[in-house]
Amino acid sequence: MNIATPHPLAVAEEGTTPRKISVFGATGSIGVSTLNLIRERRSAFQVEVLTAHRNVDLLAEQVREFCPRLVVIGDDARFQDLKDRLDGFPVEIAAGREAVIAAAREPVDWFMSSIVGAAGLAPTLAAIQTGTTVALANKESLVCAGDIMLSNVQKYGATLLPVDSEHNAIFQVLDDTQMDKVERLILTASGGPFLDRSRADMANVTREQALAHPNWDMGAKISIDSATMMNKGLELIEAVHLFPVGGDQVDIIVHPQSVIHSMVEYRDGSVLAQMGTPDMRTPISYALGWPERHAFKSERLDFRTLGSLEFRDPDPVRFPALRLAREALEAGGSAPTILNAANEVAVAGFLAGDIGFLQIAEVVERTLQKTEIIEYSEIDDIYSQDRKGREAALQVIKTLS
Ligand SMILES: NC(=O)C1=CN([C@@H]2O[C@H](COP(=O)(O)OP(=O)(O)OC[C@H]3O[C@@H](n4cnc5c(N)ncnc54)[C@H](OP(=O)(O)O)[C@@H]3O)[C@@H](O)[C@H]2O)C=CC1
Ligand SMILES: CC(=O)[C@@H](O)[C@H](O)COP(=O)(O)O
Ligand SMILES: [Mn+2]
Repeated sequence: MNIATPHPLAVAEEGTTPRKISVFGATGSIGVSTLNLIRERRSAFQVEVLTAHRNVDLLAEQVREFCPRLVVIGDDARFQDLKDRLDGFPVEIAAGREAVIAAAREPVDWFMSSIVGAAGLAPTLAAIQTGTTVALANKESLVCAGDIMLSNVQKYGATLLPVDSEHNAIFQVLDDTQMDKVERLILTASGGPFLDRSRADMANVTREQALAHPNWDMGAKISIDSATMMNKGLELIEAVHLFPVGGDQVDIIVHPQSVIHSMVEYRDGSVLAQMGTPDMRTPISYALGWPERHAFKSERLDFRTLGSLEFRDPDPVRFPALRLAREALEAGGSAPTILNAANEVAVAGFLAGDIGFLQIAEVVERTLQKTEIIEYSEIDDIYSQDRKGREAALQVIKTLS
């Protein structure tokens, strides 16, 4: 692939060169929010690569607006459709999983990792290996292969910027020169749409009810993870990789308003929190501007009308996913990879109507019980553990339905 000169639309802000940017998972909730922010400061950025999996409609529209040099559709079957839609438009078009990974090796200044699920791992790792700055929304890659990703960040001199709202909050308030003074990190959890439902009720919730997050507008998979609270379990594992703390230093507290996005408690009792309205453009903007802080016209917190902020302990009986994630973290080795794989299969099964809501955690638990956990050192071990976890979870689902 040849490296093109800056697109005519990407005229630099006075005295600066546009930053070259790739957005992987451009058609998703995070991808669209990222492009919204880029649209606001269009001249500061030159979009190099956009990728999506199936949504050719939106991807083609994004290509026409942001004029990347390369566009990749993950699903090969949609290649011709994308080509037809972009007929005559000056952009290189590719398709398939390998093309997505190859595109992640294109040199850029800033890479948004916003593919959902373990499918984001190989492209994110490829981007890290170019030594670029990676804004990481794709938490599943850290859950599956956190050690390998972080050692690659060191080896290739890359920079990893947390985008997940809780980890971005901690990143904003954590003084890394004072790590020995940190008592604990406190991750806040909204509790999702079923915070006050009984377990009996939760057995019968519909797909639509589970997708209706009370505070955040997100993609389907993470919305279901929030409803089971597996999202907070994945975030616990994510935190242990991103910050130099053990799992026992990461506390989880339910905070239904999602106003405090997370906190750091220091040894002198001081607690530093990052707050804001629930809008992912705030953490994305922070990562996009880092190390500077750019202006972003978010809806502001109005403390006069906010009312009270509540905090509760998570309920381990109604939300067993949290326990499963903590156990997988403690078990170590490939346990988090198996947990993630089983969860992805179970969430897809629930969305397809094959299993009930409470069976999501059941599938994860049974898959972990029947799968051998290995110590790993190579990324290929992770890919094969991911496959094994998926196969085992599919088998478990067959026994349930
Ligand atoms: N949404 C949010 O507010 C937050 C999200 N995150 C994390 O960010 C990531 C993205 O979440 P979100 O934006 O909600 O997800 P969405 O489902 O909205 O978007 C996912 C994106 O990934 C693409 N994609 C899906 N499967 C594949 C695949 N197999 N190969 C390549 N691309 C694929 C989709 O393409 P297409 O649509 O074209 O099929 C889409 O562009 C997740 O890891 C999530 O946990 C973290 C914090 C908050
Ligand atoms: C916006 C974001 O970061 C999500 O991961 C969010 O945390 C989901 O809300 P829950 O707290 O309900 O999981
Ligand atoms: Mn989060």
